[in-house]
Amino acid sequence: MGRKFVVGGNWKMNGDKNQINEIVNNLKKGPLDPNVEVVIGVPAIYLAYVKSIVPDTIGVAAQNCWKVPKGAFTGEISPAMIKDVGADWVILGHSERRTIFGEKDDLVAEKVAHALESGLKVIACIGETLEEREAGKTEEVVFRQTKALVPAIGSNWDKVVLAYEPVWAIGTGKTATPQQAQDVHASLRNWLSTNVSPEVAANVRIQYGGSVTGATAKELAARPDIDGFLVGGASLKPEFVDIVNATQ
Ligand SMILES: O=C[C@H](O)COP(=O)(O)O
Repeated sequence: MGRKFVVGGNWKMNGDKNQINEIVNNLKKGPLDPNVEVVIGVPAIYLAYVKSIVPDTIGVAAQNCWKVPKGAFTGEISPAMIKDVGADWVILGHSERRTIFGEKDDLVAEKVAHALESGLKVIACIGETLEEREAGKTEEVVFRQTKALVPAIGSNWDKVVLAYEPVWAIGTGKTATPQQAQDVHASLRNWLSTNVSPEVAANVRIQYGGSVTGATAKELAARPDIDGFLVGGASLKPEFVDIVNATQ
């Protein structure tokens, strides 16, 4: 059984109810490849609303969460709350959480562990900066970030999707070439085979994220170790349907 292609649409801090209605209507119109898993990452304030209007065939994800069920953590949301409004995914460790909000590997791992034990599925993000890539540290960085997640994930790899998002390609229009992305995905899968298990390596889905568009998706999707995408800007546009259908 192959790995089911999975495409995430991370809306980030964008949208209002009118735009959300347009995006969801576009998704309803599709047509979306039924063999592709689609998950949309929604601003927390709109999770319940989106869940009330989106077809059940489309997963709904929070874009972040805290690492305990409840308490004095002003402004945060918990996995329990995410589930309470019917969402069943959460995106964690996004590079914007890491670079803007200072989230380190250990905090990301604590969040992943609690999200999984709370019954959420997780899109866990990793990726190097341009400085790290230019210093030849891409593998060192993504292996370090992934290693931090291994104890947090435990035996729950079937509930995790990894998203390799080179920071230098996010929001820049500089998509990684298909070969650049494939090389890191293959290297990561090999690392997983050695450091977790061959079965996990074979089955875990690794998304590519970083300026994916309708024009670049097909060539990326054709690479053997690219199992989907985590899409930012283009997920707000009608071309997101073309990205979902990139394997057709
Ligand atoms: O989560 C999505 C990634 O940050 C990619 O964003 P982007 O497609 O706007 O480059």
